[in-house]
Amino acid sequence: MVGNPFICKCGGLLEVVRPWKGIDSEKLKQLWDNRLSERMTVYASGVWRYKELIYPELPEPYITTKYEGNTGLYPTETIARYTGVRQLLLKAQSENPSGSFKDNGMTVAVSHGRSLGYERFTCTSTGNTSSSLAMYAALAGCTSVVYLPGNHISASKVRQTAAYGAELILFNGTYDDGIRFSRQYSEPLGQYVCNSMNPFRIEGQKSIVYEMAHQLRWELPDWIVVPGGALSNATALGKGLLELKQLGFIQKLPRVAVIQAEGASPFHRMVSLGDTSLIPEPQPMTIASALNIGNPPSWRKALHYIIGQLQGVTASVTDEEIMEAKGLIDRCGIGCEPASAAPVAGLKQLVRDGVVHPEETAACILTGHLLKDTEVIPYSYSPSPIDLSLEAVNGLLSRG
Ligand SMILES: Cc1ncc(COP(=O)(O)O)c(C=O)c1O
Ligand SMILES: N[C@@H](CCOP(=O)(O)O)C(=O)O
Repeated sequence: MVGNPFICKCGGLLEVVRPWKGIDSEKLKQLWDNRLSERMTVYASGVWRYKELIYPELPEPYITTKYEGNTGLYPTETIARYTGVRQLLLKAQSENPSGSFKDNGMTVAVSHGRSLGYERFTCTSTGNTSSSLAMYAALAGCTSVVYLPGNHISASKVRQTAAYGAELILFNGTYDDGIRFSRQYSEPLGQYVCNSMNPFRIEGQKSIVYEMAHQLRWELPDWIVVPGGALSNATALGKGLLELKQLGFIQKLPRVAVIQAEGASPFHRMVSLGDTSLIPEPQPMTIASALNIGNPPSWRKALHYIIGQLQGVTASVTDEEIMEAKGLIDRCGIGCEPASAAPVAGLKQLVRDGVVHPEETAACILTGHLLKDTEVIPYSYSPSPIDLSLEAVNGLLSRG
C-alpha cells in the first residue's frame, strides 16, 4: 500500500486543527466588512475574504482565485410554503465560477498544492469536483488528470471538465472505486489529490457558512440543510459553525440536517440505526448523479461534527421527491441541479415528521447549477419544431 499525504496511519482522514490564538471577532468582522469593497485582489474572493479562519499563513502569491463565493442568499416564499417553515433562504453556491460549491474548497486545495510546488493535480469525480479542479488548474497554468465513472454521470459536467483542458480517464465502476485507486496511486504518480479527503478543501468549504453568517449579520437561521454525498460539505459546515461559535462570531448555533438520496444513503442509515460504523452501499443509484456515492470518505468527520458535536439530524428522500423539489426551485427563477434539491425535499419531510417546527426558519444550500445535470429535468417541452404560422402557434398555446 503506497502512502497518501492526507491519510493518517490509522486509515482516517487528516484535518487542519489550529490553536486559534489572538482572534478578535469584532476586529475581524470590521476587516471583512471593509473587504466587501475589494476589487481584483485575493480579498475580493468570498473564500479568501475570510483568510484568517481559512489559511492564515499562506503567502498571497500562491493563491489561485476566481473570486469564488460571493453567492446570493435568496428568501423564497414559494419554497417556504412548500417545505412548511416560516422563512426559507436558498444559498446559491451554484453561482460559483464553475457552477458548484466545490469552488469554495478547490481554490484552497490548488493554492496549497502550488505552495508545495505541485504542477499536476488530480481527483476522482462525478463531474463537479473535476470541473472545478480543471478550471483552477488551468487558471494556475498547471495540468489536471481526472478519473470519472464511465456511467451514470452527467455528460455536461464531463464536457465542462474537458473544456478546461483536463486529461480525462473514464473507468468502469463508481466514484468509490475511483477514490480507492487515487488514495493509493496519486502520490506515486506525482499528482496532488484534490478530492475532499484533502483537508484544505474542507477549510475552504467552511467559507460557505462564514459568508452566509456575514450576509445575515452574524445571526443564522434555526436550521441549515445540506445534501450528503461524500459528506465534505456537511463536515465543513459542522467544523465552520463550531469555529464561528467558539471564536465569538455567532452567539447561537443553528441545527443542522444532512439529506441523502434514498439510493445512496449509507450515512443516514447508520445514524437512524444509532450505529457508529458505516456499512457502504455497494451499488449506489440515484437520479441525482452527484450523490451517487456509496462509501463517503468523510463519514467519520461528519459523524463527529454533525451528530456528535451539533446533535444534527439526517434524512433520505426519493428521486421523485428530489425532482419535485427541483422543479419548484427552478420555477422560482433560482434553479439548481437535482442533488441540490435534496435539502428542500428533506426539509419538507422533517417538518411533516415534526422534527422541524413550522415557526422555525431554515436555509438550504444549493450546491450545483441548473445547467449541470441537464439530462434529467422534471418538466416536458415540445421537442419537435413546427412551421411558424399564427394558427400553428395558437394551436400550441391553446394546449396550455
Ligand atoms: C451538486 C452537488 N451537491 C451535493 C454534493 C454532495 O456533497 P458532499 O459530497 O460534500 O456530501 C455533490 C458532490 O459531492 C455535488 O456535486
Ligand atoms: N459530487 C462530487 C463527488 C464528491 O467528490 P469530493 O471528493 O469532491 O467530495 C463530484 O462532483 O465529484
